[in-house]
Amino acid sequence: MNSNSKLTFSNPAFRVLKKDGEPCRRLLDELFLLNYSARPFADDVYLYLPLTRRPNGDELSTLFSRLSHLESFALVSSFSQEGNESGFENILLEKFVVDAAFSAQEKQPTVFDILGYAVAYEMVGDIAVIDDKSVSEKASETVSEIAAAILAAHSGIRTVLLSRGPVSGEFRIRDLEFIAGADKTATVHKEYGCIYNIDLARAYFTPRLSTERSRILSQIHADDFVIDMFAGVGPYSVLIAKNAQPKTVIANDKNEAAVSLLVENIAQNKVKNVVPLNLDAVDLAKEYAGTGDHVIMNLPHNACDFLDTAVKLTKAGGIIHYYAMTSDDDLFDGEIEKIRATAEKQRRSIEVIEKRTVRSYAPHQYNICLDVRIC
Ligand SMILES: C[S@@+](CC[C@H](N)C(=O)[O-])C[C@H]1O[C@@H](n2cnc3c(N)ncnc32)[C@H](O)[C@@H]1O
Repeated sequence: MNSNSKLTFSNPAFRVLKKDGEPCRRLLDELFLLNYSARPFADDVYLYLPLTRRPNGDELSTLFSRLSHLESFALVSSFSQEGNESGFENILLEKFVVDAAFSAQEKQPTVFDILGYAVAYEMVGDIAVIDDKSVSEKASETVSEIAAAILAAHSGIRTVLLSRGPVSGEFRIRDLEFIAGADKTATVHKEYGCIYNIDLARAYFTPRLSTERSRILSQIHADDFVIDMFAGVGPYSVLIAKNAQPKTVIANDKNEAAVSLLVENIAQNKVKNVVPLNLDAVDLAKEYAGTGDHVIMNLPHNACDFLDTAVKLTKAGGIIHYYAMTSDDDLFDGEIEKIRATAEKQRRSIEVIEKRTVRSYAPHQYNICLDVRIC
């Protein structure tokens, strides 16, 4: 590269510490802000993710709220370079100008800024769901004050609900109480370029598994036959069908309401290779035994009850993605033994490909995933 040459980006870039690159990349992708025609680049400390355009107010507030735990991030408005020490042939960097408007004027207060303490809540589409544990710990503040802070901090949120306890029952649904804003439980949620109709009162959904869904997606090859035994409204199935060119995705759930949302989500994401089914998962083996290249078992509290069916569904060399809740005194081994014992009863063997802690669930309790090949 000619060291006198100069390249100026008219669009901004998002700057984060290198170690925080992946969650930022995913969020920018989810907001349709990532510029895939320009290459990300890095210096010794930071990663710079090129954007297609400057984020709007709602997007800025989403970035601030979802990334508030990071040590550092900024919108970089322009850059240039002398020389090519960074190794990016098409990019010349001279200096980085951090957009002051982003960091100073456009920063909306966070819920923490308003209340002075952290509150656990998740955002699904335009609904925020407060975790009731964080409310009981803060007796001095009322739930409606917390809701008002959430509405003030997130201009995209229209409804605040309180979740009374964790998801429960066969269909893993939350007991929800309306707190503020528009009284509704249905919303539209975007994740990795897919759009999902969600009804939190009728079917399970959490955005907290988005990274996990993308990890599974990365393992699916073209023409794979995928069986999503506990598909819910379809966040694994639709994502895979849209991005991996599988032969077929069998998307099954016993909850009729989940399947009717799944059918809507298949249609609105224009995926043609998903077969929605409303069966008890144990019945899947009647038709699909020995077909699965990938069998997804996202029913962490009792996936072990369905292992016999899952092994039957998996073709020789296929992979079961097995989710479970375990404690830190035995994160993986006990569950691996259950899978091994079930496989051996069917004269099959296993090879553990990956052991992974997906997220912390409660003190000393973890949601784990095992990717296990069934030979
Ligand atoms: C933890 S949720 C996961 C849903 C979805 N995979 C997701 O990530 O959003 C588990 C799902 O399994 C469904 N389910 C529970 N028991 C089932 C069974 N016996 N057969 C089929 N689906 C079942 C529930 O209705 C629920 O939607």
